[in-house]
Amino acid sequence: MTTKNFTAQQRPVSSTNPQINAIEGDIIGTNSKQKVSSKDEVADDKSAADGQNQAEDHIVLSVQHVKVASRLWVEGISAKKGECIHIIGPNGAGKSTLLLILAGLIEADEGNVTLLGKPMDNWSLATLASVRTLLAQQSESGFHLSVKEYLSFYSSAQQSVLIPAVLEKALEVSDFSNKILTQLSGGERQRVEICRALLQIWPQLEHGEGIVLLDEPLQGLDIRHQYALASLVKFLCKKGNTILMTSHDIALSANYCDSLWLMQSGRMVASGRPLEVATQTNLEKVFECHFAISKRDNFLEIQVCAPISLE
Ligand SMILES: Nc1ncnc2c1ncn2[C@@H]1O[C@H](COP(=O)(O)OP(=O)(O)OP(=O)(O)O)[C@@H](O)[C@H]1O
Repeated sequence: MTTKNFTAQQRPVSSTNPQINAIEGDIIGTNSKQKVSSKDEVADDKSAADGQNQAEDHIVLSVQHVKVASRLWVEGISAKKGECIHIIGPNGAGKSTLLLILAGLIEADEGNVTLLGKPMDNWSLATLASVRTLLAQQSESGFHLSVKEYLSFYSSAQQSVLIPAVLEKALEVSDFSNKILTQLSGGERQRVEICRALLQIWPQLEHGEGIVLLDEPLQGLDIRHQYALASLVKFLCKKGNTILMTSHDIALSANYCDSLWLMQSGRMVASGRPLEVATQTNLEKVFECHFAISKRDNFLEIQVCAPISLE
């Protein structure tokens, strides 16, 4: 496993660290194996092949047979354009490692990673930074700058305002825009970092062509801002952007994503629609707790009813 080096030019990449509703009948995605085989049965080979090509066009990120020594072993999974994917799993499951692989910041020992159909190796970090953005864990910058000054580094000339209205609505960073970064609370700081990550590729996000990787963005946010962020992520995906985020809030994630990826010990245990992935069997096996899961209308209620016993 090798780690790509950063240079000053790659400033937008942190150095410290449904919709396009799956086109109806689409054959690619987290459940691709099952769906591909049903497509394969279509009598007309040509139209099946055409269908596959069309669906492949919509794959934004893909990992195949990827291995990172003692950290990650993923057989194959992909993210489609416009998909809102939440990745859950216990500490050390490999969620951050997978995001870093998808961001092109670490190279796998084996396997293939592609972004927009192009092998990750063929992307330079500078170009990557204009196509996809990453919020890493512990990605706080130590600059002695005000929030406004810091964010201004990430807004492009095409932007008429520093903070687009929808970002301000969800993240509410203007209230402390004159404060120095180091004077912010943990949650305020996290909101600024999320804003920074989204501003980095805002022109792409506005056109529904952005790719966003957020590692535990809910960390430190109060409950109102957690749900505001989850809504913002869904809103951006509805425009066609592809967003993957890791989370430890299983209930929120199950209700705010198109696709849930469940990881354990560096492996993908399950992936697909939240109802199929966030099952009692899956969650109890992976998290080693007892869960009570009920479904009301389209809402999944997930409660831990017997966490670790200390006796
Ligand atoms: N830089 C590193 N070098 C070697 N091993 C690492 C490194 N970073 C993480 N690991 C290991 O890789 C495994 C996966 O870590 P990772 O950070 O991807 O897990 P995670 O699912 O994001 O965990 P968490 O929920 O605690 O953030 C863990 O066993 C961890 O100890």
